[in-house]
Amino acid sequence: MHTIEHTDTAPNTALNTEQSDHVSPLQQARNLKLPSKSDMLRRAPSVENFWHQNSQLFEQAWTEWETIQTELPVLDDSLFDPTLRDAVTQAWKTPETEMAVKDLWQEILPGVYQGQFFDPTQLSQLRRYLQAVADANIPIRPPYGIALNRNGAMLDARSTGYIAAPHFQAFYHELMNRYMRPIARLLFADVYGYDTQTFGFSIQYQPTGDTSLQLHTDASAVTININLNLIDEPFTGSEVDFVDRHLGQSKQAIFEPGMAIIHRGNVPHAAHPITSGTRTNMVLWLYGDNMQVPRGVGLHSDIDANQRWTVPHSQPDRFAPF
Ligand SMILES: O=C(O)CCC(=O)C(=O)O
Ligand SMILES: [Fe+2]
Repeated sequence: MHTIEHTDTAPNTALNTEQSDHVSPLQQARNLKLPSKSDMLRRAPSVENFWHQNSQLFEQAWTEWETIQTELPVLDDSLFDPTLRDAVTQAWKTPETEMAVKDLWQEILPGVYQGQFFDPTQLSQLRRYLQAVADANIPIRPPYGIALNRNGAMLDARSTGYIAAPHFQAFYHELMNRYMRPIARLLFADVYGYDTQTFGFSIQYQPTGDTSLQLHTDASAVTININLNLIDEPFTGSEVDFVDRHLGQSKQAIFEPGMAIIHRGNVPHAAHPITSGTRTNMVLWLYGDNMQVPRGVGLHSDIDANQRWTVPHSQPDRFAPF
């Protein structure tokens, strides 16, 4: 099949002739020749050009793709852990109840909290959606932050080659605005004002692919790292260490389905090699306009609950950390 039509207009010979020559954005995107892995790995300028020059086409292709998908899983509030969801819903209505949200997070090291974020029994929806994205044959750009993660994808519109499917984007915005930002503000009082800009990517580790990540910090004010493994997808190894240089301590986190770690970007962390199975995570960042992150004493130390449960007015900028 060369063209994809989804118009309800009555047949018209002249129009049909035109349409049979017309190559839809989805088809055009699928016809593109991808940059080679080696060019991608050495971050060749031609690779950057490829993603930039085709960015509009990709957005159109994802929109078209979504309209012709008949069995795409719905991504909505049911993905979130029910206890978290109820507490968050209540806090948006009555911000004074926000402590019920804070109480769901356990501090494992200064600046590092752990909690249940997604409902493991619902995660197959998100995973099936991401699989459909991978099968769409529209070029998607893997993240190359500390290392290239070949099976990952860029999630935020600021990044070239991101998952531009409108339904996915609506879910991503809901996650960032309704969940991540107020949770980050609750746990890290001084990030308020350094949380206007969003960024995100997914990653996947397996023994035969990308296996580990060296010790590093993130350029974010706050990062939330959420595990997307299903209940029947065990893995071994792949522990994530967080390091506190002042205390001379480190803490090892072992991800479980739906579990999240939310941490200040400046806490060093590293992922051990995975020894069996697969680990799939979603890594999301918040930072301020012009990539500002809080340093030392906060500018906004007198923020109250009503201010935390708001969405900032500032426009998303176009800068992409990677
Ligand atoms: O392996 C992980 O879950 C950590 C990922 C991470 O820190 C990163 O991608 O910056
Ligand atoms: Fe990181």
